[in-house]
Amino acid sequence: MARATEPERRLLAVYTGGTIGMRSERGVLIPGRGLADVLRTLPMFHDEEHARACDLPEDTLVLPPASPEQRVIYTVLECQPLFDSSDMTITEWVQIAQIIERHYEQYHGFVVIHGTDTMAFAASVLSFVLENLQKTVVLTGAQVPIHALWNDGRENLLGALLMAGQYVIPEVCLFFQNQLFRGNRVTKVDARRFAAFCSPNLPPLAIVGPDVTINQELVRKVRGMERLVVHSSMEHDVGLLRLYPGIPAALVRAFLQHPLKGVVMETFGSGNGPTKPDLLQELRAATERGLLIVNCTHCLQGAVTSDYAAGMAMAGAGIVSGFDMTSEAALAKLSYVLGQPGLSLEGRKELLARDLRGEMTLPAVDERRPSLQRSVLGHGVAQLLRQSQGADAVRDTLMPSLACAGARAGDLEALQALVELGSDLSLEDCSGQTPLHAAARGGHVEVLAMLLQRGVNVNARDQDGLTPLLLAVRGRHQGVIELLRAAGACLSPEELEDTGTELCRLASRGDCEGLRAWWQAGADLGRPGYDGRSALLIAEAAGDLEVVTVLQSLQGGVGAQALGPATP
Ligand SMILES: NC(=O)C[C@H](N)C(=O)O
Repeated sequence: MARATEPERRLLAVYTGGTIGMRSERGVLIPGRGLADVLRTLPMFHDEEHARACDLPEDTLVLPPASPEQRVIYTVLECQPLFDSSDMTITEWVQIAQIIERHYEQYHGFVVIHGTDTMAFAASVLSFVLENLQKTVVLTGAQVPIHALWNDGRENLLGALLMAGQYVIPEVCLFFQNQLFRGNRVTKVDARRFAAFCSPNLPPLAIVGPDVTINQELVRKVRGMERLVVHSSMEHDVGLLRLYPGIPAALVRAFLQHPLKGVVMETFGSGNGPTKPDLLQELRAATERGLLIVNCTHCLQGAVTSDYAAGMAMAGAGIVSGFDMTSEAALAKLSYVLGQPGLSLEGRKELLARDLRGEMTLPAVDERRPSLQRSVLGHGVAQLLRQSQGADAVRDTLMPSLACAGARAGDLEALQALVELGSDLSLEDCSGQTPLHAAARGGHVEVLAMLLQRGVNVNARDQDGLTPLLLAVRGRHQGVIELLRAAGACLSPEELEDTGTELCRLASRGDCEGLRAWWQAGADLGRPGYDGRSALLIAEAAGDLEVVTVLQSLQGGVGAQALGPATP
């Protein structure tokens, strides 16, 4: 974040409504006009003498000097109509972005004066609509009107004007109670107290006290000098569904209907949901017909992880992880991603899984396990693809193969590098295998969890019709099988067809591990081989007591089948 050096900093303050300017009418608060007139009468907001000496236009206000060498001059643009922010929608937020676009060259920074009730949604939407921001945009408002004797509006507005006036923070921010937050990280947590907002998963970008303390390393850097892009085509048909214990599948089905195109699903804890088959079936059916669902925790703090089978079941139903995004940010991101023209479903999922505006923290690559091959591959991949910039065809051809190579090597870092470069991790390489196949074959649980969280198809088939689950069974990768099953993976009918013979072969070799892997994957261990005999009969005939015991205990106990059907 750079301290602005211009002696005169011009700001546009867009006044959209909210409590800050409200007046009481018949005992209730309604939006009030003429905020600039109120500010003009308050010396902390307007230095009349300086304005007159400089012959500033009528509609222009000037703050008293915060430093001897700099003045912040601002114009209030009052919207028509003014809103209680409860009435605002994506349409109004896009209009605010368009106002900023129209005045972008004229002003050094922007303040948006907004109601607090939906300010977190507004800040999130604006952060996606405004791409390549090089100037500061700060939203603010109040819990108590500015003309009340004791209020928070004055401090908040003054702070917002000073932050936008004195610093170049190329982001959409929210200033409240002496803290400057990243806009798409906040949520409203108090309906009454002055400390109305918090940013649960990212510390404030700046704190204002006797001095201004700036969290330099958190502030986003301007990349290049690309022009501001305003993405006005946001999708409006997005929704928010909060799961609760015992939520009926029928209710979920009713919610997920047309015209909805994207849903933020608030789940329990670290992204877990009920694993009732009928509910999972509804979710899977919805994602299979192209509905985008993002998993966000309803906890205030923390992230969606791959720690629980109940969470992996969500991933297996095709739901994309929102990691530590707030629901507000996730809803705005969905609207943005769905509004992008010409993208495939997979392309949209990839965009969702990427950190686009600092809205989410992607899980860190495990640095505690250094491996020369890992870091070299990750580094090499990133370099190679960066060098081929512009040659899109080369990148598009290389990426799926590199992603599979990375997944096969268990190289999370390489995959992250590819994601950052825009790779779609669900694409097939030349042999028709997806990175999920490669990770399953290599037995890489971490990579597998990462891919599942990105919403890749858990039952993808390669050119030979093989699923990742079958490759994991062949490799006897227990952890991988477990994760895939929890995510809803099933062996295909073709894969199950010859299981009997394969089981007999394993029994005759005394391969208990192999038998266990098939059992874990949901196969019926009693299935007969080509000659009608089962694996157990073969083991008994061979007098292999160990295999007999294993088969009896696996077939007798609660089988892996209890997790779900063996066939899709
Ligand atoms: N404090 C506020 O601004 C609340 C008001 N209802 C609004 O959001 O417009």
